[in-house]
Amino acid sequence: MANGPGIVVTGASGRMGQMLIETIVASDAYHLVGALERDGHDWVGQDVGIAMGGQPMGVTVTSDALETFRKANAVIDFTAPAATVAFSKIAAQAGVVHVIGTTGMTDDDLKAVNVSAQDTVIVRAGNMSLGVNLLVQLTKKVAAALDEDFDIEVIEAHHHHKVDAPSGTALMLGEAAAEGRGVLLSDVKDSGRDGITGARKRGDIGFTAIRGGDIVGEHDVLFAAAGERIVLRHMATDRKVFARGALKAALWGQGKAAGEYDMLDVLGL
Ligand SMILES: NC(=O)C1=CN([C@@H]2O[C@H](COP(=O)(O)OP(=O)(O)OC[C@H]3O[C@@H](n4cnc5c(N)ncnc54)[C@H](O)[C@@H]3O)[C@@H](O)[C@H]2O)C=CC1
Ligand SMILES: O=C(O)C1=N[C@H](C(=O)O)C[C@H](O)C1
Repeated sequence: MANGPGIVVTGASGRMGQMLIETIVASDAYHLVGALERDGHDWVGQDVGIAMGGQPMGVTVTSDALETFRKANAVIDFTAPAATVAFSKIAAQAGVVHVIGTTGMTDDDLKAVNVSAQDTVIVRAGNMSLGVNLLVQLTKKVAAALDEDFDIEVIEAHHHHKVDAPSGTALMLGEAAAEGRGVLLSDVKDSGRDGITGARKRGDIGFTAIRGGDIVGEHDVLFAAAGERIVLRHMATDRKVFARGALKAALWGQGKAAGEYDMLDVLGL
C-alpha cells in the first residue's frame, strides 16, 4: 500500500522536478501520483521513470493539470511564473496543497496566487532549505542591531541557466534586512549597478548577481562599515535541500486552513 500523501510534481523534466521525483521515490513518507510537463514537451505520454533514464515508475507524464491534481494531496511546483499562477488556480479548484518554489514572480503574479490561497493551502518560498530560512532570521536580527553606518549588500551566485535576478532567496534576504531596519525594501533597493552610478546612497540595500557554470545557489549578506565587515553566508551544494524542504511543506500543509504560508511557518522559525 502507498505511504503518506500523494504528490504531483510539475515541471517533471526540470532540474528541481527530477530531484523531487528522486527524493519522493526514495522515501516511505510520500508517494508520487503524477508528473506534469508543458503541452508539447517530449516527456508527455512517457513513463516518468523511463524518461528520467531509469526503471518505470508507473506514472505517465501528462499536461492535464486538473485531472492529475484531483488524484493528489499536494502539488509541488518549481516551474515558471505564468505556469505557477495557472497551477495555483487549478490547485484551488482541486482542493490540494500547492507548494510553490518558483521565483521571478511579478507583483501581479503574487496577487493572483494570493487570491487562490483563499480556497486552498499555499506554501511559497524563494528558498525551501532550512539553512536559508535560518539565515533570513539571522539577517533580520543583525540588521536590527546595526545602524546605517553599515552598508547592506546581498550577493548571490547561481548556475548559468538561471533566468531571474536577483534570485528569490536574495529578495527574501533583502526583505529580512529591510524589516530589521524598519524600512520598506522597495524604498531602498539598489540592483543592477552599471556605469556612472554616483556614490552609494546611505541606507540602500544593494544586490549583485553572479551567473556561472553549475553553481547550485550561494548567498552572502554583507554588512560593511568603516573598519569592519560582517558576512552571513549560505552555500547550497545539492538541490536535495530544496526538495526536502518542499516535501516537508507538502506534509505540513495537510489539514491546515486555506491561506498563504511560507517556510518560516513550516519550520516554526
Ligand atoms: N524555492 C526554492 O527553494 C528553489 C526555487 N527554484 C526555482 O524553481 C524554478 C525552476 O527551477 P529549475 O528546476 O532549475 O528550472 P528548469 O528550467 O530546469 O525546470 C523548469 C521546468 O518547468 C517546466 N514548465 C514550464 N512551464 C510549464 C507548464 N506550463 N507546465 C508544466 N511544466 C512547465 C519546464 O518545461 C521545465 O521542465 C525557478 O524559478 C527557480 O528559481 C529552484 C531551486 C530551489
Ligand atoms: O534557480 C535556482 O537554481 C535557484 N533558485 C532559487 C532562488 O531564486 O533563490 C533558490 C536557489 O538559490 C536555487
